[in-house]
Amino acid sequence: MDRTLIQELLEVVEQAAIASAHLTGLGKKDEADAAAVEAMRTRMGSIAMQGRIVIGEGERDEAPMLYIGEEVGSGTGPGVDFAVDPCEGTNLCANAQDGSMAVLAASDRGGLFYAPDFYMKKLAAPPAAKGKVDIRKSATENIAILSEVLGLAPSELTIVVMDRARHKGLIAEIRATGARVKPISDGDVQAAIACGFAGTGTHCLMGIGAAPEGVISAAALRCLGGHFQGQLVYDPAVAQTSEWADYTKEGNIARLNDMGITDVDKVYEAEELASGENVVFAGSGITPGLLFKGVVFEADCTRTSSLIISSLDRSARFTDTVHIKEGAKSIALR
Ligand SMILES: O=C(COP(=O)(O)O)[C@@H](O)[C@H](O)[C@H](O)[C@H](O)COP(=O)(O)O
Ligand SMILES: [Mn+2]
Ligand SMILES: [Mn+2]
Repeated sequence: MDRTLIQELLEVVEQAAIASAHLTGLGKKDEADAAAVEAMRTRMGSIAMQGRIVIGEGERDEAPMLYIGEEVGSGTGPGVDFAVDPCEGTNLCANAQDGSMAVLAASDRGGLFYAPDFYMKKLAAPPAAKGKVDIRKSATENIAILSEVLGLAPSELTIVVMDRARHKGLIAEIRATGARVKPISDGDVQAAIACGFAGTGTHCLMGIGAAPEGVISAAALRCLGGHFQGQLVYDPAVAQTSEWADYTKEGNIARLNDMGITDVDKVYEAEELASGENVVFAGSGITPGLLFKGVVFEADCTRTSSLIISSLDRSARFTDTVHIKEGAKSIALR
């Protein structure tokens, strides 16, 4: 992977965001997702690379495109592994709520953890807290550490937690410390990455989300020097999701073992979830969010707002692009 890929990946997420944005607020989450998937795959197809999807829209028999193992790109050039979420926050897009975005992480071959379609307990925090907070500690302990390293009273901290039944106890514990809780319905990738930047009003992500999204978050935070740890969740009693109504803890452990994951309680550091020498995160806003604006359609152009975080040159690039339409007569400066 080299830096020429950065521009290509920017265009990949821009195109996916535009495609999904056309379906914002229509209440059609699957169609919004499918539009982003197709646009992402099409743009990836014209990149000179031997791309491979390691985290995608599902297994080959479930997903028509961007399935796990699918080869993307021209077939010649550098080997690149991808974790993609063409429409992260499908509900948010369908309901025209803030925070949906087209995202991907890219790394050299073998550079991304092949996260199974499981849940993951996550802890994301700013660079100042890296290695000081720990997913093995309690929320109370981690909030005390955050308060210390950030120089903020607990009541000045905002902890993002997904608004799920499984987090009832966690939310109560956080509140008992005096820290503020920001429950979110969807979109823990945005919340995790927001911890990597000061001024976003987000100081920590705690709780359980999807493991594939955890790898994408880890890639971004690794490049930013932020803190990210993940630990797979396999007990239906912990995940408390209807999707696992017929699953058992023992059955899930066996599934993980079949995937070659024997230490099912392992705590993964960001550098293990995104271990490649070169790692890139790319995201483009579908609806407005903490990291960037959403897609804006104008008569003579379409505007996208994106972020590329790269270990290649240790940079975070915020890019607003004006996609000029044929015969444009009037384009506002911004
Ligand atoms: O909120 C999310 C939705 O992702 P997507 O399906 O691509 O729109 C993700 O950011 C979350 O990480 C994850 O999907 C969610 O935490 C899963 O939890 P649940 O909804 O309880 O199954
Ligand atoms: Mn997602
Ligand atoms: Mn998605």
